[in-house]
Amino acid sequence: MSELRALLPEWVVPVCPENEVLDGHAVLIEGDRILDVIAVDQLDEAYPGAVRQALPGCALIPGLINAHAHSAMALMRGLADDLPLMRWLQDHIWPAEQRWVGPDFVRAGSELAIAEMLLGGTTCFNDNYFFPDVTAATAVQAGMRAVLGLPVISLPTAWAQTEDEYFSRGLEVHQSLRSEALLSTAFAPHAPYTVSDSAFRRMRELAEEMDIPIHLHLLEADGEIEGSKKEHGLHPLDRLDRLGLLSPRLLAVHMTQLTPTDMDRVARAGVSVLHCPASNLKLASGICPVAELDKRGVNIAIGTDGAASNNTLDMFAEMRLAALLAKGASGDPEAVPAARALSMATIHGARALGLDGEIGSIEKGKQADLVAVQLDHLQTAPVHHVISQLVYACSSRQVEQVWVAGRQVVAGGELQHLDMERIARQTREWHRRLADFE
Ligand SMILES: CSC[C@H]1O[C@@H](n2cnc3c(O)ncnc32)[C@H](O)[C@@H]1O
Ligand SMILES: [Zn+2]
Repeated sequence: MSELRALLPEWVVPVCPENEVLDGHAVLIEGDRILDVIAVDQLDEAYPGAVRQALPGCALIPGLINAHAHSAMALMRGLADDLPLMRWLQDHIWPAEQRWVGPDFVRAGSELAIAEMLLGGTTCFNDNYFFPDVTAATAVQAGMRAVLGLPVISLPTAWAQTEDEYFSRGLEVHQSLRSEALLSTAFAPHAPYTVSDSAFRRMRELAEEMDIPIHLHLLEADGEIEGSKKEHGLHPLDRLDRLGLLSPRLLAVHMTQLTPTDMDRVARAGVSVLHCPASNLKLASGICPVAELDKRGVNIAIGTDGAASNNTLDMFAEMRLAALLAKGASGDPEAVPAARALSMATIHGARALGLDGEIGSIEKGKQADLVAVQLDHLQTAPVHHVISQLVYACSSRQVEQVWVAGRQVVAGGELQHLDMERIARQTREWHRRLADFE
């Protein structure tokens, strides 16, 4: 039988309900699940045998969910900055990927990214990159939860040469990961401008059969609509609609080019929007109208995008930016309050991934994906309002302890299952290779 543990933080922030903060409560973990959340004064009577772990000064929050990542691109952090999307991709990123991307690159990049994400309180990421089997193995080693994208793009790469090969390799990865408790898959078509109608049709059918999401860069920057009208005679949303892709299965990343009619349509279709504010600002792609989508009831989750366009994988920074940008863009200081930003980085991410029955909030029966954040810190003092400090003032460096499925993966700010020195060494080696190439 697994040990019963009681975590005793200063505050519990369950996220569901959205604004709740519990003082003097314990979170009980048995095996991989949350057994109970109870007042500390009832602990002795209700669970006399529980092993207690005090977390003084800490807020216990659900693990953060990075809803859009390209983890292996951590090795390309700072490789090509201050460029617009298409020049960034075509003149820098794709040539570097053609030259370097293979299993070794993806292993080293995924290790670096997973280390950064776990240390920053992210317990689950929705990835979108080549060699997802390699990223999956790294996630398993680190004890992290992940949704692995099965990439589809009309470019030959070291992962696959043809559309058929993208599908066959993706299906193999999906099969091979079925027994992994912390992993699942999604189709990851790159973007409407790099995926054919036939590939979209095929993945729609397969995604339904396999019951997995479709994770797509969509309406990221302004050339995309004109390009689609020229090539397909249709706005990208009309094209995707005809192909049967506008549904709750669709996870649309970016969405900076929306009219009010488009927003109504996205809301009606039940599409989730994966908002990446730092990447959108850095590439000057545009701004996702989060406040207006939120009013329409669209499920909005938050992602960092890859470190090549962000340039960090820090979900605390991303939450803060999502809250601030929504206010600046809408002219409404009430848009995306702190608690909403935290929901977007947790339960909304879980909902987008179809995992909201399991993760995204601190509730009885859910997986114990938990983060203890130290708020007794200069940067977050005084704690007038816990959620406000978490979103507007906190840094990822205040993350002290992290559990995924009840297993501690960060303790006292140190990774438990990855060797940071080895990761630093191999990152330096990759830096030398990439620098020579540029
Ligand atoms: C098959 S998906 C991986 C593919 O996507 C590229 N990529 C990374 N970030 C973005 C972005 O924000 N917009 C479009 N494409 C992006 C990455 O370099 C891979 O080639
Ligand atoms: Zn992306």
